[in-house]
Order: sequence, then structure tokens, then C-alpha cells
Amino acid sequence: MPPDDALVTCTDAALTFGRDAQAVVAVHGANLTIRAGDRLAVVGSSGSGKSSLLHLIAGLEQATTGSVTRATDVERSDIGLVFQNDSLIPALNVAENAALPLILAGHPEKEAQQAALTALDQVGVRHLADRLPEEISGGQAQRVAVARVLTQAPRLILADEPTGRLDHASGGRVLDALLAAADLTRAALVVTTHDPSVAARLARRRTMRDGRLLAPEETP
Ligand SMILES: Nc1ncnc2c1ncn2[C@@H]1O[C@H](COP(=O)(O)OP(=O)(O)OP(=O)(O)O)[C@@H](O)[C@H]1O
Repeated sequence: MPPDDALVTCTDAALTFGRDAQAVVAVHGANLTIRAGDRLAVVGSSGSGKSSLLHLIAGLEQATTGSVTRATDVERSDIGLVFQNDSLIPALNVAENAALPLILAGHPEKEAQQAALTALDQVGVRHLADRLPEEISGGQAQRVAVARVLTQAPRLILADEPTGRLDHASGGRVLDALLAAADLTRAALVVTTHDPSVAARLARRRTMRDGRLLAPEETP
């Protein structure tokens, strides 16, 4: 049984792509519990399996062996995702992009727009509300993606290399926004990164190496 405050529990969870001679084991039997209030960095070099682990946690991929269990009261929609190259919809302006999860969930448009503006304000990009994605920087787009997750009031935020393509200063602002979003919504936060300075800002760190999630004591 997962512990009481566990949101998602990975038990010997493995993910293999392809078969036979072509098989690539992206994640070898990972054991990890994400609890309410967690601030976890998953650190590792390119190809070490960080994204694959995040996809397992998100339920975007099924474990090939082992299991990934969500607590009974955690729905897929309680998990908010921010990707490295977060694709805002080019034809929608920033406010419409941020409002999209609520619109898709059937909330009235006015309420969704208001929630989007509040979320944009909370991550410091409300002044960009009327712009199109092509008219804002990569770092600003990432903060809009964080605002979009905020409108969902998630219980768990998963961010896959959210600062990967950004310079140090804009990456720092995106991380500020993610941490603020997690605090505001009281969500747990898991961030994958290859950057030790990003990882240092989260309370808990685990390392992936060659598809293996190292035990806490093996994490530098
Ligand atoms: N859809 C897929 N099909 C086949 N192999 C895959 C697939 N996705 C990932 N892999 C392989 O799984 C391994 C882990 O990849 P993954 O993307 O999880 O690593 P990562 O640590 O997130 O890397 P990066 O930091 O470059 O994004 C790699 O060897 C990769 O080539």
C-alpha cells in the first residue's frame, strides 16, 4: 500500500522501447514515491531516462514491468505538465492559451479568461496577454505554460527540462514561476534537469544514470 500522503508511487517501474535486438531500456526498475508538498529534481545527462521516467509518472507511458500507481483520489487531470519546448497554440493569444485547459474542461469562457489572467499575473506575464506566441520570448512562453498549468489547480506539476533551452536568467525566472505555482496551488513539483544549479533549488534530488534512478544516498 502506498503511504498516506503519496500521490504517485513507482514500484520497480521499467520502461522499454522496441523489442528484441532493438529494445532500449529507458528506465530500469525505478522506485520512487512522490508525496504532497514534494519538491523533487530528477537530475541526469541527456539520454539518461529523465523524460521517460516523467512520462511514466504522468501516465503518458505504461510501465513495461513493475507499476506506477496514483493514489485513488488523484485523477489524471490533477497532474499538470510543462515540457521543454512547450508548444503554445500559435493561433491563440497568450490569454487564450492559458485559458485552454479550463475551456476544454467545460468552464464558461468568461470564468476561464479571468482565471487565465490571474494565473498570468501570478507568473509575471499578464502584460503579454494579448500577444501571439510568436511575439514573445522562449522564457516568456515557458512562463505562460506554467500559468496554463496553474489554471488547472493541479496536485502534481511535472516539468520536463523547463529551463533546458533558456539562458541562465530566463531559466531562473521560469523556475521561480514553477516554485511559486506549486506553492500557490499547494502542488507537489517534479522537475527534470541536467543543470545542477536548477536542481539545487529543489529540496529533494535524485539522479538518473543510464536509465537507473539511483538510490537517494547515491545522489551527489
Ligand atoms: N519513443 C522512443 N522510442 C525509442 N527509444 C526511446 C524513445 N524515447 C526515448 N528513447 C530512448 O530512451 C532513452 C532515455 O531517453 P529519455 O528521453 O528518457 O532521456 P532524457 O534523460 O530525458 O534525455 P534528454 O535530457 O536528452 O531529454 C534514450 O536512449 C532514448 O534514445
